[in-house]
Amino acid sequence: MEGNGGRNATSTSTTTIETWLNKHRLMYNKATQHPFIHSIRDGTVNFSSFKIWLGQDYIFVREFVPFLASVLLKAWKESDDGSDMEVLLGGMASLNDEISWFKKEASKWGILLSSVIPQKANQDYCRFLESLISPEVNYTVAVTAFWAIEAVYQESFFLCLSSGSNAPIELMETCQRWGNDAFGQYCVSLRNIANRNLAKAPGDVLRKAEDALLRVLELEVGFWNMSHGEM
Ligand SMILES: Cc1ncc(CN)c(N)n1
Repeated sequence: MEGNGGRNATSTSTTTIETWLNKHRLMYNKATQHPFIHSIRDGTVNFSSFKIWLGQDYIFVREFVPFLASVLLKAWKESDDGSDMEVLLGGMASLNDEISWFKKEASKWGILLSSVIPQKANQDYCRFLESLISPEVNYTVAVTAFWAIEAVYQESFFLCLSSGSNAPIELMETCQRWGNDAFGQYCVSLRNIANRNLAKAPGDVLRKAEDALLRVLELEVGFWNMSHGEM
């Protein structure tokens, strides 16, 4: 930290997440620039792959709710900043919205959500979320994982909207849901929360948070593979 009482710490020093993203760039790019995402971006996506993703992600998002509830609970118990709660509560509100959107989108594509069976990659991911719910997992680790999960979708779908995209009109709503500016801003808020906690975390917590980030990236790749029919 520089000799100014740390006032410029966030603007001048490298954050933990920045360091990790540089260190694990290859894995991060695999998760955020997957062939499934590229197929949406270049318009060659197979709609049956999209439908698989939609049904599987609905199951995932339902499992994501108790995970986020556990992050909220940890924030309430462990956070030194009351505004974390508001950011997380905003996330909960958008999940509520997301679930309604999945139902509407599924009916548009003729998918019966009640008959979707979770595939292995999805089960693995949901099991990981469940492991983070444990009160033994501290707030810093859980909120780092939470940021990573949201950030992968934000970057992936933002790529589908960025200049030169040929994404099919039918998938525009999907791309905008996670690729829009407000969701991007929300991910920045989550990253700031994670970085603030990581900056004061002891070594063992830092190791666990870095492991959680890597596991998220690996599980996201598995999830895209599943949708893309690469199992
Ligand atoms: C697999 C997965 N990862 C992230 C997100 C974004 N909430 C999602 N809906 N699904």
